[in-house]
Amino acid sequence: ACSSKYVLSQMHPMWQEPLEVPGGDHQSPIDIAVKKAVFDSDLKPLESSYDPQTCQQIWNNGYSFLVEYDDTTDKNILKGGPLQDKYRLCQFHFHWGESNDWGSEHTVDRRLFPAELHLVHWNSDRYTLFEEAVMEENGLAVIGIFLKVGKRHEGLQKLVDALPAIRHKDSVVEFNRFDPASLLPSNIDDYWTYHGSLTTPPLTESVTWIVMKQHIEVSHDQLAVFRSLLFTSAEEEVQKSMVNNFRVQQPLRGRTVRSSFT
Ligand SMILES: COc1cccc(CN2CCc3cc(OS(N)(=O)=O)c(OC)cc3C2)c1
Ligand SMILES: [Zn+2]
Repeated sequence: ACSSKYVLSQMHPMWQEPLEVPGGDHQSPIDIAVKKAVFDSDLKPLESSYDPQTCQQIWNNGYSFLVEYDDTTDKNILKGGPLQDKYRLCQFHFHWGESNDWGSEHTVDRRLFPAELHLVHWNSDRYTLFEEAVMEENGLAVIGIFLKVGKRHEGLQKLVDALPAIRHKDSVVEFNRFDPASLLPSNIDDYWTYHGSLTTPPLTESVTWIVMKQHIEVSHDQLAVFRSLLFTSAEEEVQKSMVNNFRVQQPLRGRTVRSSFT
């Protein structure tokens, strides 16, 4: 479901950041300047409905770890908010730092968070495959949720316990019955939204970003297990810790960030 070896060949921890993606003026991530965000009363509440039974595997793709869902039916749907169509969840993953001082891709008034969760969805009203949607302007919708270090996140622990089994790049383990809704903050009505791109290859400008205002809390120890993952495969002599797997921030290029709240 929405995974492709193609991307693996493109990516290793320090994949060469193209200086400019050709015609790339809608790149991500960005800083969200709260005062410059424009309240849009037409933005509806987000509606999500996920089926934990459709969780398939968790794997280390050499840049993050991905929890993948069966996206061959409309069982995991996101709609409403800024979206005109319905979007299917195909995977979620995280970005994090080597310390708790940084790690998120987006920032809020330049404030960095220790990690950021991305739930990647594609437009199943207009396209039949992720691979198609990934090339289209209205193809993808990614929910971004900031993580802060604090109390232990009970929902996350099942995922944390699976990580030692996928320490190396390309390792995959079966993973079922994981409810992505358990990772959502209690308030999903307050968010910022803007048009941007994937932050990993193919970097296509096909993403309606929906960045939640409310963060979730995970414990220091849970985040430490993320950092025990490796960028490198078992065969490589030098093992590299999977940390700082976030992209550098990109110019806004005149885009407006809208907010669903005042
Ligand atoms: C044509 O490129 C692809 C086609 C099918 C599947 C893929 C795999 N790819 C999709 C998008 C994506 C996006 C990712 O991050 S992000 N921040 O959402 O851009 C990501 O982070 C680890 C991994 C992947 C995996 C790429
Ligand atoms: Zn991401």
